Amino acid sequence: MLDKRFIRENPQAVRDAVAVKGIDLDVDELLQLDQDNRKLQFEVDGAQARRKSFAKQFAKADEARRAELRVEHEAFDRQLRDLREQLARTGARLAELMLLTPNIPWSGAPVGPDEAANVVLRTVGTPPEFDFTPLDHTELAEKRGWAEFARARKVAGERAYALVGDMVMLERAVHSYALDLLRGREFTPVAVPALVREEPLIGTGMLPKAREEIYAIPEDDLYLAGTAEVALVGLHAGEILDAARLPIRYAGISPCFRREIGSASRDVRGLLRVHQFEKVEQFVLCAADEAESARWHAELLATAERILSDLGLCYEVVECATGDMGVGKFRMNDINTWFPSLGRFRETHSCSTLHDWQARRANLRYRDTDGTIRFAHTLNNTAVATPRLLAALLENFQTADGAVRIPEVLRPYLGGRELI
Ligand SMILES: Nc1ncnc2c1ncn2[C@@H]1O[C@H](COS(=O)(=O)NC(=O)[C@@H](N)CO)[C@@H](O)[C@H]1O
Repeated sequence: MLDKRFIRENPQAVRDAVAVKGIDLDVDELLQLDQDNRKLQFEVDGAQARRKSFAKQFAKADEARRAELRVEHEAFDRQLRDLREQLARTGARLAELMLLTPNIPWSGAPVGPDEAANVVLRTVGTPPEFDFTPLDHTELAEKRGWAEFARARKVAGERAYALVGDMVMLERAVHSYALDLLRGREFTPVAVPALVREEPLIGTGMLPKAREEIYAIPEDDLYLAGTAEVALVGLHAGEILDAARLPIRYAGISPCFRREIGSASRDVRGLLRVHQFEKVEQFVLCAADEAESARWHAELLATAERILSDLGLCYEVVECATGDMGVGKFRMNDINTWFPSLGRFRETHSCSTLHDWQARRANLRYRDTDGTIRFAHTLNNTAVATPRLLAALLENFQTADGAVRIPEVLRPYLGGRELI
């Protein structure tokens, strides 16, 4: 969410962001509502002040005058009640539109309606060559008994899967390796709730925009979060942190749940796009300073690249376009990993800078060293998300007889085994 004063002083910048991000928001309606709201607030305040003076007049008046004052008072009260009802309606509509205001994208973001306009910044590593016909991860997993698909669908419907045997151990190894790497970078592991209330979903911007993507449990007023990012922002919502605590760095772990309504027909087989998956999330909460955010963006991106390089996977880093980055982002870089079965790169990581857009929604502030209270900046990036990353490991490191070579960095987590 943007600052009202910023919108008043930079209406064209907000109109431009709405346009390049493809947001359905009428900035002029918002500005008009803001003006009406301020005028109504002024009138209510004035009326309340006059109402107070009534009591003094009434005390001094004789009986005849008091009768007149009572009549005036009732008419006046009705008018004040109407004003307050108008103010409540205008305020509610204004708050609704404020939640739709987009962060202003950074000047280096390619302008375009969706990921087709994304620009590849660099490619690292080379796709593996096979002297046999490689299997896709689904075939390999089924051949080795590493996953149940049909049986899992009996249990949980489409896109369901169960990991079996060594695939479970490989998933744990990938997560433990990522957590150890992040702990080495002073990120605190936090196992967060995936069952969340509506507030943190609004605070992170997941609501109101994409309600249809989120599993809801209405009888408990709870939702299943699609990423640990939701709870990590939610943990500090409403707080005023001390500047000395910043930057807060979390390695958030949680199951992630997504209805994938928007991608109903895509990746319906295998492990690439499922309703429930596991993720280790890099999260930073830092001072409201562009250079500080830029520094953390670079570090979160570098850590994800370090993980992929350590795993020996070939990947590309992408600058996301204005129409792909989403309403709350200032900047977003995706990292796409090579999938031999697809013969192309698929997203495995997404690194975002949001400045104070989330903190303003979550009312997450800090007391600066000069005593000023400011909204913090938040950033997030994937460290590892499985089973999509497992699929990449299976496909890229498979051998002719259907074994999989274990990247060196994972061997300590798998009893030293080099092959499964
Ligand atoms: N439906 C899904 N099934 C499997 N993996 C998924 C699914 N949705 C997302 N992921 C994985 O999770 C990663 C992060 O998802 S994201 O929506 O792009 N970004 C976030 O959630 C941010 N909080 C950064 O992690 C993706 O890059 C992808 O690797």
